[in-house]
Amino acid sequence: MDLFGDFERKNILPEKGEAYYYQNFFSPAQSDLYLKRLIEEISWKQEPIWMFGKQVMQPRLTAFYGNPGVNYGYSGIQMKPYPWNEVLLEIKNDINKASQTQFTHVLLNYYRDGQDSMGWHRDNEPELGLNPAIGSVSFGASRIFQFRLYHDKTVKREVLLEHGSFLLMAGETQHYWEHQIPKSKKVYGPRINLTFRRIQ
Ligand SMILES: O=C(O)CCC(=O)C(=O)O
Ligand SMILES: [Fe+2]
Repeated sequence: MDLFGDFERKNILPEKGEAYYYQNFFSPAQSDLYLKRLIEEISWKQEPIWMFGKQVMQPRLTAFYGNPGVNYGYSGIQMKPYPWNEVLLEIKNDINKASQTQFTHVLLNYYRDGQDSMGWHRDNEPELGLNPAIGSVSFGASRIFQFRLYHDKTVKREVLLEHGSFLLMAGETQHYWEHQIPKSKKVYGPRINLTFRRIQ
């Protein structure tokens, strides 16, 4: 896979998985436009999920888009995808090329400020198959993305996900590593993240 050309390809994870970070995958000007369009052109909602037998609101807005026909579920909710729109198809095109994967769906997260977050989890739903590639694009405020080993939670790695960046997770990552976006008192601006997935 050499489509990244001059990007330096270094695995953030020391073992049991792969995570490659590409800063400035999209130019700053292009990223500013995408941020604005995504805020306006996506059907954002705050959805409840089930946690420890209780229904709680997710601490962020979400949306789910992709090919018709399959639904996707996590944390006790089922989601039916909205059909691809123009802005998402543009981004998907670039991400497919770069990761040499035909992604079928995208899950979007809108962190309104530093108080919005996503807790520790693995993207290991059976519909994703074994060792899925997950392509994660970020626009807006930079946020820290943390990894920890599932079987030894003291082993951690982190990366700052910046405006216009692309993080590709692959190999056994979703089996052995959890990830999260912690809350931050130092972040005021909004951030949008898109995780492209292949659902069979
Ligand atoms: O916002 C992020 O960078 C992480 C999103 C994520 O982990 C997910 O949607 O599964
Ligand atoms: Fe995730």
